[in-house]
Amino acid sequence: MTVDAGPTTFQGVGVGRGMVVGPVAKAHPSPAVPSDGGPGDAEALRAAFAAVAATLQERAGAAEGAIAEVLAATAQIAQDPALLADAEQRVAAGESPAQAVDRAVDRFAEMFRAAGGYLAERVTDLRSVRDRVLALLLGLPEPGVPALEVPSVVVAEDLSPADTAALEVDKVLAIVTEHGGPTGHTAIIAGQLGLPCVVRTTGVMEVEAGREVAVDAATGTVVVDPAEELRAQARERARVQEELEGDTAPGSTADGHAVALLANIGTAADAGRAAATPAEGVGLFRTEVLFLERSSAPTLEEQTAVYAEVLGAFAGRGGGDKVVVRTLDAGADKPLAFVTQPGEENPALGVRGYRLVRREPELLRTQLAALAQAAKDTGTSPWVMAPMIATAQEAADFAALAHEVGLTEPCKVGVMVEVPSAALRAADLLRHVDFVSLGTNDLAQYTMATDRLRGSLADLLDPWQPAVLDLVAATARAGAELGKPVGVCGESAADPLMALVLAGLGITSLSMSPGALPAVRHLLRRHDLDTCRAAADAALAATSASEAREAVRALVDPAVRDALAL
Ligand SMILES: C=C(OP(=O)(O)O)C(=O)O
Ligand SMILES: [Mg+2]
Repeated sequence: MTVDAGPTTFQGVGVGRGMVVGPVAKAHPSPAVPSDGGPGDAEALRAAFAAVAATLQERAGAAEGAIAEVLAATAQIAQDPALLADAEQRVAAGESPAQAVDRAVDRFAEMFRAAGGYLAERVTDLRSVRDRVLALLLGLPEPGVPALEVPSVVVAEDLSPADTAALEVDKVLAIVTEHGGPTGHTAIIAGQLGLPCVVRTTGVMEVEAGREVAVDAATGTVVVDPAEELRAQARERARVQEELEGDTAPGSTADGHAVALLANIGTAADAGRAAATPAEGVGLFRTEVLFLERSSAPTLEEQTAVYAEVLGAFAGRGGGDKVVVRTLDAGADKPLAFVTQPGEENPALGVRGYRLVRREPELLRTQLAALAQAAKDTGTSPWVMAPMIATAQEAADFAALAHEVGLTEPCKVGVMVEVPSAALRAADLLRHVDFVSLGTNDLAQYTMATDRLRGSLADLLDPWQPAVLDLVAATARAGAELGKPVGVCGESAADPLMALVLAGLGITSLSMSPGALPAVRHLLRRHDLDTCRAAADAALAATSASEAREAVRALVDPAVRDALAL
């Protein structure tokens, strides 16, 4: 927290670009375990777990899309026999049911955290199950967000997906949490709902319910009792956002140089929502979401059905029907129960992404066969790409396999460029495939030797780092030489200033979460290709990330900068 001469300001990590002003509604805090342990026996414990699972499942049934999925996943945790058995053993050993739940959840949370990545993000779900079970055992109100009387900014220590799903969405202006991460469930769901969100906002729980706050997701700030100037800024930002959302034209520079603007998706429900936006198609379908929280891979038939649903959402679509499907990217930050090698010392450098083909070749073959079948069933021609390609030989092998199972012209086969070796030798890779797509999240991680999950090193992970920009530029040059498309589907594509640089470097498509499209579309349209090239030159000439960003910012009309909060 910083307290200056003006109002109190809290700094967190912003998710999205929106800004709103409204009164705070605080979520009910988690129940504490009473010092005397509280009432109940093993039977009460079992009944509480069962009741929590049933309630969550019922809410999952009433919800849709990602919200339904996370509620169902939390319900599954409440039904986990290992968790219940651990708590029961503790009761048998003399602990009170409340203590037993608390300690069993602590033990599981520790294991999830040690596993890292996706499982670590599930710790919030575990805590949500504990809080609900505790509240039932202790006869307290259900923890979470209260009924909202007026449109409000929901402030919480951390919102579980179950809390988020129970929100009265039409009365929520923004979500602010003390904990959580920008890739956690709260952030993902806030994005899906188009709500401004700020996470990791240390100290924000000090703000009393009912106090007015201004929440700015673009800067990650929460200002208590904002002055009229800030309120006017929020009104203007809302007006601009509404205006931008009305623009459905395809992505292009002011002088008509086309840069396709595509959506990143993870589920069939996401595909349906993205198809309803002006996105010109899907630039990244992260298929691993389909493989998560399972003890074995989905069957060929299951996969075919999901891929057909995604492809069907865009089939024959006037606004663009391109769908780029990425094959399974398991390992490191995306561990899967049935493929992750326990005890791998450096998982980010280990058997992840395409490299799984060395150990489990059938996984990839089945996935590609399912996609080929889905393409046939829907009469569509998907693009398919492999993650974590490091050599030209891997690109050649992947293309051969995709062709073998029937993904041939007019389907396109490509690879991701997210390892420096692939960027440096992009031309070698491109000789074997139809296109490449830059994954700048991993490219920054591997170029800067910085774990992408380590928030404290965010400055090194910055895609504006000169070395990362050099590798993006080298890849774009290789694409231009060979006349093949080079897209960007990492988070950097969602940064409007970076979009100018990427267009100037010759990147042919930008893929991002649909909520980020309007600002990128607008800024591109306000600049001609020569200005984008000048932006690219200025960024490449800089010797630090901040210098590069500032150099590009200086090329943008100050009025546009202010309107978009750049
Ligand atoms: C798009 C990317 O893939 P993911 O974030 O899924 O690793 C990337 O690495 O930039
Ligand atoms: Mg990646």
